[in-house]
Amino acid sequence: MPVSTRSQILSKEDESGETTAKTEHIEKTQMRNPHHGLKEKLKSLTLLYEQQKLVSMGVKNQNFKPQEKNILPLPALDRCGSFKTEERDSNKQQLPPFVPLNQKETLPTSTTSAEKSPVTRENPIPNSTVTKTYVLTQPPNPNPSFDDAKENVAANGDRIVGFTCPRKAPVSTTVARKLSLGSQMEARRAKTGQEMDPLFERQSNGNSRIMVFVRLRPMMKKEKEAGSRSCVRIVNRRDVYLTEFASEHDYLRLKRVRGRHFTFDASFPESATQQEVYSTTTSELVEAVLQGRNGSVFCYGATGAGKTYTMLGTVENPGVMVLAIKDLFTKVRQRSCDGNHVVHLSYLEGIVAAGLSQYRAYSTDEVMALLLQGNKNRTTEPTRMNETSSRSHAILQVVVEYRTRDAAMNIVNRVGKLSLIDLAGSERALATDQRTLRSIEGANINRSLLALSSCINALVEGKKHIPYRNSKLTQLLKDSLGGACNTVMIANISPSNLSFGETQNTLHWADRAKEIRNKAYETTEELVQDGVTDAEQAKLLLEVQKENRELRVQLAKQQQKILSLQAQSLAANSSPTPPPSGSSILSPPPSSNKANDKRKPKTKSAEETVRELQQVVKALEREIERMKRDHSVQIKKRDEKIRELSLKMAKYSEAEGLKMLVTRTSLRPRETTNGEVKTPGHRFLSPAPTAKKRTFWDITTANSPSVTTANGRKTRSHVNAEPVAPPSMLLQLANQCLWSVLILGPHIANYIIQPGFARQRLSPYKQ
Ligand SMILES: Nc1ncnc2c1ncn2[C@@H]1O[C@H](COP(=O)(O)OP(=O)(O)OP(=O)(O)O)[C@@H](O)[C@H]1O
Repeated sequence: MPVSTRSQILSKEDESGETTAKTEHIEKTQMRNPHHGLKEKLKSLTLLYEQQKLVSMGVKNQNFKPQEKNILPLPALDRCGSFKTEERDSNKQQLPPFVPLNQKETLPTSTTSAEKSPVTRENPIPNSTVTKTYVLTQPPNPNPSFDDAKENVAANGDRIVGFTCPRKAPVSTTVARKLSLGSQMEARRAKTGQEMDPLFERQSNGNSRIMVFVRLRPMMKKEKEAGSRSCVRIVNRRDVYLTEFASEHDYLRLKRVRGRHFTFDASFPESATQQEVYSTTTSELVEAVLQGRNGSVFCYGATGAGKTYTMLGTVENPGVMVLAIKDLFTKVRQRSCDGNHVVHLSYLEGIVAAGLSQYRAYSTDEVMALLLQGNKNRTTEPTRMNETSSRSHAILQVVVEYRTRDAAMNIVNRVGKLSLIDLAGSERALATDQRTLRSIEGANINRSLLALSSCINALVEGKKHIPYRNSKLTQLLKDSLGGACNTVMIANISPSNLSFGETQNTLHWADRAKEIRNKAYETTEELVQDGVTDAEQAKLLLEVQKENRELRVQLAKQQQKILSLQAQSLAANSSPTPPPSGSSILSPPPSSNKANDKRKPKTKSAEETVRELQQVVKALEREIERMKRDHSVQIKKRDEKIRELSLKMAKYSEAEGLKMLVTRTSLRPRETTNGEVKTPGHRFLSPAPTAKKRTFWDITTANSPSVTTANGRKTRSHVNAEPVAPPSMLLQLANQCLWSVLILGPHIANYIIQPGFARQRLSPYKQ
C-alpha cells in the first residue's frame, strides 16, 4: 500500500533556548537561495557534525543522571544544540505529495534541562492525528537499560539517528490524547490520566470507532543472522516509536534525525502472550456477539510480520481465533440455562467465496479441527520473507444464535456474527519475488489491500460512496468497516530495520484506520412469532404429513374391519331364516328334532350377536360419515384455493396478452343447473352430493334398486336408467373387499353376488 510522502523541515532550539547562529545562517541562506551550493551546505554540515561530536563527548564526561526514572536515554545520539532536520523517506516514490500543515503540536516539557525547551513540530499527514516526527531532547544515559539502544550501539558501527522516549505514560499519553481523535472521552482521560473502559470509549459520540492495536513480533534468528537491528520500540503498552538507522557512510544524512511516533489503543511488545493479545483485543467482542451484535477482528501487516501467528497461533500457543471460539463455547455453556444457543462456523479463503460451507459446531475441538482443516486447504507458499506465507486472506465467521425470552415473555432471537480475518501479507512485490507466480499473487493481494486502503480513506474522509466493490476482500469486510459492527484491527509489525518500509507502511494505515467510525452498533434481535420459526414450521409440517399418512392407514384398517363385521352380521342374519328344505343344494340336510332343539338357543345367541354387530357397524358408519364430512370440508378449502389460483391465472393471462382465449371461453354458453349459472371455474369444484346418502342398511334391505318393466315385473337390471346417487364409501369398499367376504360362507356369497350390486359398483365410474 502506498504511504504518504512528507518531507518536513524541523527547527529545534538548543539547551539554552536559543537557536544557534549556525542554524540561523543555514536557514537564512536556504530561504534566500533555495539552490544554495552543495559545497557550502557540506561545509556547514561538517562544522555542525564536529560541534555535535564535541558536545556529546562533553556530556558523556559529565556522568549525567536522568532525573526521571522513566526516561530512557539513547547512547550515541545526536546532542546537537540546535539543528535542522529533514525527513527522508526510503519509499519516496510511494508517498503522496507534501501537504502544508497548520497543525502544530508541542511536546510537554520534562524536568531535565535538556528537555526544558519544547519541541515544536508539524504533523505531516493531513487528518492524521498521532503520527509525528520528533527529535531527541534527552541526554544519553551511561547505563542504558534499553535493549534496543544497546543493540543500536553495537551494530556494525552504524549510528542511530533516532530518539529517546519516556517509558511512562505522562508524556506519551498527553501527546497521544492531544493528537488523537479529539473526542471528549479522550480529552478527559488526558486530563485525569485515567484509563477508560475501551467499550465506553468505543461508543463515544454514538458511533463506534475501529479499535487499533499493534503487535510487535520477536526478532527472528534469520534476521539476526542477517545483521538486522530493532527499529521499533513499544513504550507503555501504547506508544510505538519507529527509528530509521542511517549508515555512517551516508555522510550527507548523518545529521538527520528520523523517528516516528504512533499511539494506538494498545501496543504489544514481543513479550506479549497470545492470551494477553486475545483478552485485550477480542474478548470484549465475543461478549458482544453473544448479545446479538456483530464484531470483526482483522490482522494486517507485511508478510512474515506475525498475522497468522496472532490469528491462528500454534498448537502450544493458540491464537485469537482459537481462544475466541473457546471463550465463546465456555460462555455459551455457562448461559445454556438462559436459552438456546446455536453456533455456526465457516472458514474461508477470502479470494473466492463461492461454495463456502457453513458448519454447525458443538465443541471447541470441532472448531479446532475445522480450523486446521481449513488452514490445510489454505494456499501457503514460501516467499523470501516467510517460509509459510499465506497467499490468501482467510476468514473465520462464527454466527451465534441465541434464543431467549424477554421481559414480556416473548421469544427473542438474537443473532451475532464474529468475523476473524487473517489478511494475506501486504508486502511490496520486491520484498517477495517478482519473477514467479508469487508475484502475481502478490499483485492480487496488493490490489485488494489497495482497495482496502481506498475504503479506509473514503471512510475517514466521510465520503458517501465507499468503494467496497473494488475487491472481494473489501466486500467481505464491508460489515467490519463502516457497518454496524465492533471492529478491531491488529497491525502486525516486524522489529527488523530491514523491514522498515513495510513497518512504516503498516503503522501508517493502522493509524489512519483509527479514524474510521462505524455505525452505532445495534443488536440483531427478532421477535419469534408464536414461538415458531421457519425451520420449526417446516418440521411441524412434516410431522403433520406423517400423522396424516398414519391416519389414512388406520382409516383403511377400520373400513376393512367394518366390512368384515358387516359380512359377519349378514351371515348371522341369513342363518335364522334358512331357505326352505330342498330349495338349495347348499342348504344343510334336514336334521332330527333333537338337532333342531339344539339349534334354537344357538339362533338366539346369533340374533343377539347380530344386533350387537349392527350396533357396532352403525357406530362405525357414523365415524365414517364424520370423516367424510371432514374430508368434504378439506375439499371445499382446496376448491377455494383452486378458484383463487384460476382467477390469478386468468388475470395473468390477461396481462400476458392471452385475452383472446379468455374472451372466447367467456363467450361459450354457460352451463346451468337448477337455475344456477356455472362459471368455468365450476369445473374445478368437487361434485356436490345430489342425492340423499344411503347407509349400508338402506342399500341392502329396502333400497335395492329396481324398475318396473313393461310386463310389470321389477328388475334390477335397469338400475342405470334411473339417476343414481353416488354410493356411500362404505359400499364401494364393501365391493372392493368382496372376495374377502366370500370366505364367510356360501349363503352370504350368494347374497352379495347379485347383478344389482355389481352394476351399482360400476355405475358411478360409467357416469
Ligand atoms: N509473537 C510471535 N511470537 C513468536 N513467533 C512469532 C510471533 N509472531 C510471528 N512469529 C513467527 O514468525 C513467523 C512468521 O509469522 P506468520 O506466518 O504469522 O506471518 P504472517 O504475517 O502471517 O505472514 P504471511 O502474510 O506471509 O502469511 C512464523 O514462524 C511465526 O511463528
